[in-house]
Order: sequence, then C-alpha cells, then structure tokens
Amino acid sequence: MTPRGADSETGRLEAVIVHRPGAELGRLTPRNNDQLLFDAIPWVARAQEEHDAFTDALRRHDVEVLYLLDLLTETLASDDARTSVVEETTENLRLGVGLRAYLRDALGDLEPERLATVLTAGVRNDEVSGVASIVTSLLAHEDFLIDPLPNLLFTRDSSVWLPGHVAVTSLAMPARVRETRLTGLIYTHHPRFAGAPRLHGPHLEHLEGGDVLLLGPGVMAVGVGERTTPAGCERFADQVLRNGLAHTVLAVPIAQDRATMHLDTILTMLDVDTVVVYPHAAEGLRAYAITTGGDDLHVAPPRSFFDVAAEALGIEKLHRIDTGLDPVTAEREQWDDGNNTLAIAPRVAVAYERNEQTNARLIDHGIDVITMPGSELGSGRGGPRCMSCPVERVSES
Ligand SMILES: NC(=O)NCCC[C@H](N)C(=O)O
Repeated sequence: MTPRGADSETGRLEAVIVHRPGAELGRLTPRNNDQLLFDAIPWVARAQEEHDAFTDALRRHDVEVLYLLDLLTETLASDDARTSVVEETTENLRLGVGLRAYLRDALGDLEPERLATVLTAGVRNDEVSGVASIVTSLLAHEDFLIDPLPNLLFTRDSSVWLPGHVAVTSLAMPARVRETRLTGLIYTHHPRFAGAPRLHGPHLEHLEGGDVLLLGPGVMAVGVGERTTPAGCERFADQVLRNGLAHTVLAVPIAQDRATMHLDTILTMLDVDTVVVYPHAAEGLRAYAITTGGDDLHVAPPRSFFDVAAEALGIEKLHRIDTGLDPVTAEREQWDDGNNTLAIAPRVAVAYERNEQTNARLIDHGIDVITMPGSELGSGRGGPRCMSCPVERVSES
C-alpha cells in the first residue's frame, strides 16, 4: 500500500527516513570538505552517537525509523535495480572506457550490502587493484572514481512526501546530484514504496526538499534561493496544484547565501499556527501566492509571508517565535540550525541542544523541546529537520 505521505509539518509523525552517517563521512578531508559541503571534518563515531540519540528520541515517541542504507540494500536485491544503478553510477566521463567497463563488472558482482556501501561511501583510485589504465595511472591516489555522498545525512533534501505522492527532487550542488539517483531507485524498486505516484525528478529544474514546507493541509511554501530556482518552484507548483495536492503554493524568495541555503534554515513550523523564525530574515520575508484558475497558474503580487500564509491557511495569525534573544545570538543560533526543528506532533519538536537561547524561548512559549546533541552532525550545516524525510504524518482534522 502506498504510504500516506504528509500534508503538514506538524501532524503526528509516524514514519521517517533517516541516514545514520557512515563510511562516507570518513572521506572528508581539509582539501575536499568545501566541495563536499561540510564546514569541518566531523568525528565519525561521535556523529553516529549523536545520530543514535536522534533516532532513539524519535522511537521513544513512537516514530518508525527507516534507515536509508537498509532501504537501499533491500532495493538492491532486485536485479533491475542493480543493473540500473551500476549503469548510472559508471556513466561519469571521468572514468574513460576501460575503467568504466571494469567498474561495471566489479560493481555488478557485489552483494547488495557491499554495493550499498560502495554507492554511498564512493571508491578512491587507490582502492581498485584489478585494473591498470591511463586514467588510473594519471589520477591521483586519493581522487574519487565514485564520489562519496556525505550529505546523504540530510534525507530531507532528496525527496519530499506529499499527500499520497512522493517528489524526487533535483539537487543543485554537484556534490549531491547522485543522492536522488538512490532515492529514486528506492522508490521505484523497494516493495514498501513501489507504485507510489511520483512528482518532479532529478532531471528537471532544481528543487530541494529543504525548501519545501507543508504549511498545512492544502498550503505549501517553496523557498527560492541558493538551491531551488524560480523554474523549479514553478514546475513543482504546477504539479501539486494540478494534482489537487494543494490549493495554494507560496513562492518565498530567500537570500542566496550558505547560511540560508534552504527555507527550513530560517523557519520551521512548531504548531498549526506557529513558526520559529530567524528575525533578521523574517522582517523582509515576502511570498507570491500561486493558485490555479482554469488552465493557467495565477501568481499574486508579493506581500508579507506571514500575512499570505495565514490567509491561505485560513487562520487569524501565523505566530512567530524568534531565534535567540539579541541579533548576535540569533545569528549564531541560526547558523547552528536553531531554526531547523523537527516537529513530531503539534508543539513537540526535536532541536539541537546547543541553541540554548532559542530553545529557552520555545519552552517559554509552551513548546515541548526534545534536545539532541549535534556538535559533529552540525558541521554539515543541517539540523533535525534536514536529517529527516517524513514518509507518514497524521494531521488532526
Ligand atoms: N534542508 C537543509 O537545510 N539541509 C541541509 C543540507 C546541508 C548540506 N551540507 C548542503 O550544503 O546541502
């Protein structure tokens, strides 16, 4: 049966896909971390402990935790899945003809579990021994033949569950492009998801899950900035409106900076009418309401995000809880993903423990804050929302 998906950010979370960081995190070095979108070199064992604390908290709240690596391994039991992923992974022009043929055979022979590890941790030039080619000779020892995917940790970005549908996204940064090949593969071949109606896709205009917020039944917001393009937003809005998955999509321009790479780095929902938001970004935050009228999309002129969102949701006001207590604390805690909370039910949210002042404000406003450590995980610039892809949520009606 197709998973029910989600129609809000705050409905009771029933099932979520996460990725426990593994060997791919151990590939980061001071020379490649910028390109691989990490701001430091994480201590892998501690990152795993932090992630285990996250998933333990979710399970304690009756959330079913699905590990991406397990789903991928199960998916690779299918010959069709194995053939297609090996083909796609080796089509990189960096390899050349001889090495491509060698890797195709070598990967094709691997057991699902080992293949899943190779697909996520990548392969370095000095890790292949059965082939000597011009390419292997001229590449440096540490050059990757298959790139590692350390950002798989952020399962939010590579797919988005909507009511009864899943959108496989189109990631903007070269270091992340291959992630959607794996999520797309899982949704095509894994028995739990096979047949789920699909939207969007990796070959379409850029759209990242961190930019998609399901504000409430019928209303979605899409951040447009460093990652999601105006064209990606347009394509997504068109698909969800025409499929009746929403009546209004808000296009929300955000600054094209690393600190605000996704809409969920500046605001997340804590209740049906409450968000935690970075005040510096909130002041000028505007939204274009997109609706359908006949065959065309209708785009209203931009107005305050908070006003447009409240109107679309049919509520009197979208309440704001601001990050931090003063501008400097707010800037520090926004950078450390203080705004990137994961609601697991209305007014119950997981947050990094380090953002003490923001968390204190949430508690003052009656939010049940479940804290988790994130000193190592945070070096990838993502918090609890980024690290979770809700597959099933139940909204109160
Ligand atoms: N939704 C999110 O904000 N995801 C965080 C992604 C962090 C990752 N290092 C990236 O730069 O894409």
